[in-house]
Amino acid sequence: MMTSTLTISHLTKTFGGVDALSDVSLHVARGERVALLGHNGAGKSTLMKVILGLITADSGQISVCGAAPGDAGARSQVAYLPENATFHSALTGLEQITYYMRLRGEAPSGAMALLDKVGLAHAAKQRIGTYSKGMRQRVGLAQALIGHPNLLVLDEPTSGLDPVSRRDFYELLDGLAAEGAGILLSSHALTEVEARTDRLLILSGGRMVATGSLPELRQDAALPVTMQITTLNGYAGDILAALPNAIRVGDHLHLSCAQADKLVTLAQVAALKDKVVDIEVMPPSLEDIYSHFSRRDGQ
Ligand SMILES: Nc1ncnc2c1ncn2[C@@H]1O[C@H](COP(=O)(O)OP(=O)(O)OP(=O)(O)O)[C@@H](O)[C@H]1O
Repeated sequence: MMTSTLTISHLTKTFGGVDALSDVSLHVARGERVALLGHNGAGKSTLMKVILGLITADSGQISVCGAAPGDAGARSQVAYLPENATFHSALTGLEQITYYMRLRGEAPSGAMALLDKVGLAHAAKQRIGTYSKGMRQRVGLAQALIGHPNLLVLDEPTSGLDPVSRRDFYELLDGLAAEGAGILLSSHALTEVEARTDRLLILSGGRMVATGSLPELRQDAALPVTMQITTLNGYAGDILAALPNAIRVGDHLHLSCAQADKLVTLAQVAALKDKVVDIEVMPPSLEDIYSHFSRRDGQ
């Protein structure tokens, strides 16, 4: 059975008439990497603040590693990395982590090991002011890892990072998840979270409108499949006549159909094989799926 590091049931939070969170339920299991998606104002930050115990919900239940949010038991097991973590630029990475380990009552001798874990051992004695954005994110992650947290809450951890730094950052997260940490991260980078997390949660207008792996969301959304047909020169007109639902898009023809009709439609195109050079089946993109769910409530 999966052990839950975070369980939220029917959470509601209102700010002066604005429903920031409405009946939100979710869980994050041990070792699970979960992405929280949503437009600006969807409620992601509010949800994170409630998990961290910075604000209290109006109603609903929440268990953070078996404790109430904000309790000493929860605080000792949860780490938070804000979107733009800032540090004193004159401190070295080692001084920064040593200082925070002391504040947490941890032996500061472990600071170098933490910096090594996030790939910063080589720059440990350099001032943070000289670090790149990717290196600063790693300092933030090292700081978040003080005390071996069981749940990591990361607010857009890769925004502003270049593709290589992003990949490296996700590799670090993979290692932490493999050691058993549950990870909840917010992001606007759909392609990236599709590849690097186990499950997606989509918030829209304070409501949880979709949860699941990408294949599950794709199935739930039941969006049409598009076929891109490359025709033999001069035969596009014949094919348009044979397939009345096809449309011209650039040099190709596009034909959309329901998932359930995919094979029948493919057979119709295959029957025109003397006039077709190639056919490519394009499933709905993550952007299509995201838009489908996040606009559901008329947003
Ligand atoms: N302290 C507050 N007082 C009043 N309204 C608030 C407060 N905090 C959040 N809200 C409102 O609650 C809703 C959700 O905001 P929240 O910041 O959680 O969204 P978000 O998904 O984190 O957005 P973003 O991606 O822009 O960070 C918004 O309508 C916001 O205006």
